[in-house]
Amino acid sequence: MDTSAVVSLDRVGVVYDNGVVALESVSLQLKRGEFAIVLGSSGAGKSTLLRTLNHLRLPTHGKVTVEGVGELTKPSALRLHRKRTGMIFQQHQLIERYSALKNVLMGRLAYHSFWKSLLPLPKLDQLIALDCLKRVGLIDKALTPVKSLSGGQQQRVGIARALAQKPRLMLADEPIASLDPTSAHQVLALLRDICKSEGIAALLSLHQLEFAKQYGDRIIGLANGRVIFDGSPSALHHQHLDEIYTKRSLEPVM
Ligand SMILES: Nc1ncnc2c1ncn2[C@@H]1O[C@H](COP(=O)(O)OP(=O)(O)OP(=O)(O)O)[C@@H](O)[C@H]1O
Repeated sequence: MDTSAVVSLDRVGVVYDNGVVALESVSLQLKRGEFAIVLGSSGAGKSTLLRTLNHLRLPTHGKVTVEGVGELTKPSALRLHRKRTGMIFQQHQLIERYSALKNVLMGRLAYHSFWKSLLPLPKLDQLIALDCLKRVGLIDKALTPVKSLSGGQQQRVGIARALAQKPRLMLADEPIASLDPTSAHQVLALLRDICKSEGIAALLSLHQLEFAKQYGDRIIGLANGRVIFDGSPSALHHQHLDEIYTKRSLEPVM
């Protein structure tokens, strides 16, 4: 494993119970401070790839190895890796009736035992959460219920929550899918700045090619569960895009 790699996939394959081959022999490493974007048509395997990186989906073949943790075989290794992995979702998955601050504090729960997490979290966690809200420009909304925030603000709370985990790896599955173009730019720019300044390795899935080229340091093109392009945005040409977006699904035809 490369010394700057945060996580490494070695010939990882995922076959779902229904026989669908979602990933086939994927090998790649994500490095500190790298902002990588995975592109692919619907069903190409983007979400499966993201979920395999923290074993929300177990690989059928191959292995996932994490810096300072090793191979994700033991439950203790997986717990540590998940604690250090921030996740951002398309629908942000916040608790809407809770304040922004309370949602961000959820990012600190993995640092406490189950029993301790039932009590108000220590002052240090509250300060970390407030600092994360400040980083995403929402300190003045700390006590506002999330349901009263705009879509872009809600996604920024989701970023603050992930950041509160003090992650080494950030995974974002279509984080701008439900945002207007202005909010989408703000969210991607913010996420990129934070990951770069903290040295966090990031992998995002996007459907918007232009955003991927503008913000990504690296593009990973998936088609039918295989990596068919892995390089800088400037090296991504029409023939790669044709291959990424025109490959047929491997799903069995009934
Ligand atoms: N839980 C599941 N059980 C069975 N098959 C699944 C499951 N989840 C995904 N698949 C299949 O695996 C393949 C890859 O799906 P995945 O969700 O990873 O693709 P994707 O690139 O993220 O698609 P989209 O852009 O539409 O979200 C698809 O053929 C999908 O139908």
